[in-house]
Amino acid sequence: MEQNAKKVTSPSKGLLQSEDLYQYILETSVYPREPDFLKELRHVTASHPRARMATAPDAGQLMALLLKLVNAKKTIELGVFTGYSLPLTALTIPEDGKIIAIDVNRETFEIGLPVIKKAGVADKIDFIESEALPVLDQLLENTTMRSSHFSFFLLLPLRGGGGGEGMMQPENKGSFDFAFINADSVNYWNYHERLMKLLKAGGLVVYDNTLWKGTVAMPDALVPEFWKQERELAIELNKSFASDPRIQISHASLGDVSQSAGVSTE
Ligand SMILES: C[S@@+](CC[C@H](N)C(=O)[O-])C[C@H]1O[C@@H](n2cnc3c(N)ncnc32)[C@H](O)[C@@H]1O
Repeated sequence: MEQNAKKVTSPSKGLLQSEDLYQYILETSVYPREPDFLKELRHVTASHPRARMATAPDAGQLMALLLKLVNAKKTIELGVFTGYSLPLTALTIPEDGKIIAIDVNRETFEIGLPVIKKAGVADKIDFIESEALPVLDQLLENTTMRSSHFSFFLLLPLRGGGGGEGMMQPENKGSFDFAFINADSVNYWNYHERLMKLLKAGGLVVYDNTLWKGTVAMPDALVPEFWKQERELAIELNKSFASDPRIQISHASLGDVSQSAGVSTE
């Protein structure tokens, strides 16, 4: 059993009604198998004022399983923060695997960087300090500039692309096995459209925060004002995923109060 587990991961994060049940899952299935590097990163992140943004370890465990299931080798992550999901991905993909990791904030990435280096997975990571959307557009045009050598629900393009084939170079289009979308929710649909082109058929995308703190099912009057915009976006996004014929989806509630919607392709 992990000491101070309740201090590191607030049980109140979970959608599960019972905090004891959430702790049971963490202590029985998650912590015993969590790599030491990820435990260390969780502890390093715990003192950050925005520590709640970090991927919850039980969600990370599912992500690692999904990465293995699709034999992910080339992945992309939008929204790194201090990086729990990033070394998790790097430790899970094969030795010659690559992750393009994008975040507007290099400072938070650098908090977790020593752990990434210690884990010996820095070579698998291309960190790009940028807004995510222009980088996705550059990837589609094969003009991505890598800023440095560091250099993450589920969604599978059924036809391995979303049109516009004539405009794209072959290198990036249809080449990614896996994507983790954990950045600004206002752009999720924009990310989705680009990822439909960047992902291989059979690739998988995990979207975080699709239940937006559980507010998607709350009566409007009970939703705090500062969550309303994201709640509306999440509701629209979930409807759009549900009616998108290009993908197969699964909407999972785990870890964080707002875990992801899953989609998968043929
Ligand atoms: C929820 S955190 C990511 C958590 C991380 N995946 C983890 O495992 O701990 C969201 C991150 O997205 C970044 N972000 C927000 N808007 C962005 C954008 N437009 N483009 C790129 N990154 C963005 C923020 O700087 C923040 O670090």
